[in-house]
Amino acid sequence: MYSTRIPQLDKIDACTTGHHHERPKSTLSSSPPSRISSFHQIHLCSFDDRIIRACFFLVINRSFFPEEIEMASNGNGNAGGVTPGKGSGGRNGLPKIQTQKRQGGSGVCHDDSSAPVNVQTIDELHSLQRKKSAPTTPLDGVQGVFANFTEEERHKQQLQSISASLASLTRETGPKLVRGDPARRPETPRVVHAPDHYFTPSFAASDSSLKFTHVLYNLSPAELYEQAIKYEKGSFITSSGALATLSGAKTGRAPKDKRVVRDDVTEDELWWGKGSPNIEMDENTFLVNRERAVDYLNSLEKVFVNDQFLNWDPENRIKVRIVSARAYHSLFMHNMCIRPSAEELENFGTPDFTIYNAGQFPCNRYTHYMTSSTSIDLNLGRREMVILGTQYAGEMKKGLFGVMHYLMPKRQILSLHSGCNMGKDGDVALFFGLSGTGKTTLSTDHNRYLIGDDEHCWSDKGVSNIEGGCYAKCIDLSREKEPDIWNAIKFGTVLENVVFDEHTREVDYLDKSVTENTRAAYPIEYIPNAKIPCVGPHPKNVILLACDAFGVLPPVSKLSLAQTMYHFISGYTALVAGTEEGVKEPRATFSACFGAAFIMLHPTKYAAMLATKMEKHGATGWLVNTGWSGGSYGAGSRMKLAYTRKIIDAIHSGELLTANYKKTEVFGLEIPTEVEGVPSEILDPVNTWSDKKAHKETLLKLGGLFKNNFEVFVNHKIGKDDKLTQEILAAGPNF
Ligand SMILES: Nc1ncnc2c1ncn2[C@@H]1O[C@H](COP(=O)(O)OP(=O)(O)OP(=O)(O)O)[C@@H](O)[C@H]1O
Ligand SMILES: O=C([O-])CC(=O)C(=O)O
Ligand SMILES: [Ca+2]
Ligand SMILES: [Mn+2]
Repeated sequence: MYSTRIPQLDKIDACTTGHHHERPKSTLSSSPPSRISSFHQIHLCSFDDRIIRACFFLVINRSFFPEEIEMASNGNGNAGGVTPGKGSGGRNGLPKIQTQKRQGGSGVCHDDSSAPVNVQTIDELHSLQRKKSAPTTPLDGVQGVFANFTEEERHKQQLQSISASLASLTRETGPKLVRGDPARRPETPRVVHAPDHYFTPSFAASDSSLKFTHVLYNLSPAELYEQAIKYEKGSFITSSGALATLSGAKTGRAPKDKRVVRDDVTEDELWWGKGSPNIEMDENTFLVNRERAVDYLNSLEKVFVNDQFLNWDPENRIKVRIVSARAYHSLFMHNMCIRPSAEELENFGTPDFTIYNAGQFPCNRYTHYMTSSTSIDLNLGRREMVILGTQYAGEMKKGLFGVMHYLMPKRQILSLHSGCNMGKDGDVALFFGLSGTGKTTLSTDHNRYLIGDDEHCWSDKGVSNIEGGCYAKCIDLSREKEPDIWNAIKFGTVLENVVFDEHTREVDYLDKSVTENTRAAYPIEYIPNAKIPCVGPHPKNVILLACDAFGVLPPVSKLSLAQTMYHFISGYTALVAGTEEGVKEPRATFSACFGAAFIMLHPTKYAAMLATKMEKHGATGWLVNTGWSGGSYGAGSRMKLAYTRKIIDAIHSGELLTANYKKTEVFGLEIPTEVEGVPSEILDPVNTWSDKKAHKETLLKLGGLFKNNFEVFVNHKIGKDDKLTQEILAAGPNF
């Protein structure tokens, strides 16, 4: 392969010697030629245009690929007149390469090996470089609403739809939109108005109606990279090809700033009050914030629009539109939502749900209900979400998850904050757990098909991923422990808030200078064994993950259905706020359904659905502690990922179903006495604590926290079955 360059080298020297260069005859100098010296050679070579081009190409080849020259010489011995010199290997010690002088040279640099480019101008040359891409080209025989439209009509339809999305509710007409990057279109664009029912023929009522907003519609990752790097500070390409970005002042979600419109319908349907994530706002306040976001977006020269899907179950697919101001946001959603094919995009029509992300712009703190400059507002009636005052991209992803937690249960489909994978025999496992407990890490398993890492639906047909991508934590990421995630961090992947070497662009995954919540968002097909389409049969195992920093929950326990429900409703984890000064104690977090921040209905509604489905399909529940062993945080240490993987393997294989079990005190958990590949003494936490008294105290303390937390649920019936409710209440810690 490399040897094909050798004849070119030959010609370079023929060329240079033909022009009587002051270069050692038939040798490459020991250091690679600099760009400047290469340029020199072009000038000396310039007899006519074609020769310039030919020589330019060749000289570039030589000056830009010194390594390949070296490899050619190493691999090919003397062939082509190339001999390896001594000291090959280092930059200063490039091998000396012998080339033969061309016989019968006329003193003119000829290159007959490739035909000249058939253009007259540089602009023409550049126009050859880009060919029209599929999404904007009409497809033959396309069925659907837009099938008979010309490309121009279709673009107009799209712009009108987006103009309607971006319409101010008070000015009624949508903004004037034009497709494409403003930097590429200096000429005055043609006006596209909002659809007729929005358009009131009028004079220009304000300056804003005189300006154009450019729409960058479903750009590709490459185009978004260019936009980000050109216009967004803090955007860089890392050594593996990922796009490093900064999410600004907010590096995590802001649950206290999440607002949901409380109207006649949601009043009765949603979960409100103590423990609920749904902080109310009224319709009018929503419209004030919506107007603020829309005005902000329309004031920009350009906005990004993504039209994409949620849910791989084709019958329950939701069309979403995301309007945003940053290429970072557009690429993030490109990766995280399901990417439509060219044909699906043509027939996209009106979205079912729209996000207005004006995250760079704050909300107005004089606005009713606002308690900070950040507001993430959900209006289920209007099917819209507005983001002000936070650029953290996870708000969009999790905002849409909230919408699914509302829409899907209405269709008897259970929405789940879980990872999901499938074995070679079609056995599906769900991984529940709060942030940082291991959903992404453990569902990404080299021996199994990945269905998804974070958001799923369980319908009568089986499971389906809601998303088209994964969002992995990157802190302390290593190639050895998590090779699939490591390898997914390549071109197209968004890397949030990581620290990298200025020059080499190598990312230091240990560095928490920006935040501990560093993240990578990549399309699911970047994981080699992703299952596309991301759907699977009914789950066989339901694995509840808890990162117990108290170090008292066993590494694995087999749960009864009632225990599964008890722990699902509790939604326990105890992470340690490692970056907060002075915080040494683990803090217990209880988040119903392992995702209280995202659910919209009362937790018992989801729990009842889960119980019914698990019972119907014979799924087994498991509790896996991915947190501390050998003592609490400070004394013990985090469970080795390798052990957790062995435990998960034993669950998948069925080995643990037939193991010997014993019961723990307080929590009454069934724990296996042996798991292949895991030291038996760690299976019962008490064995790993040197201070047995401290162990007992900590165990009781955690039991008390569970009891306290569950108090709000004791008066709720789970499903129609009183018996199950009683069983669940009895399935908690007992002491
Ligand atoms: N024994 C273990 N099991 C699982 N993860 C572990 C273990 N030890 C350390 N870790 C680390 O804990 C983190 C788990 O994060 P992960 O991204 O899987 O969380 P998640 O549950 O997907 O959270 P989120 O919902 O926020 O995406 C990873 O950084 C992983 O390397
Ligand atoms: O949404 C986020 O920012 C991260 C996440 O997955 C979670 O918190 O569950
Ligand atoms: Ca995750
Ligand atoms: Mn999550």
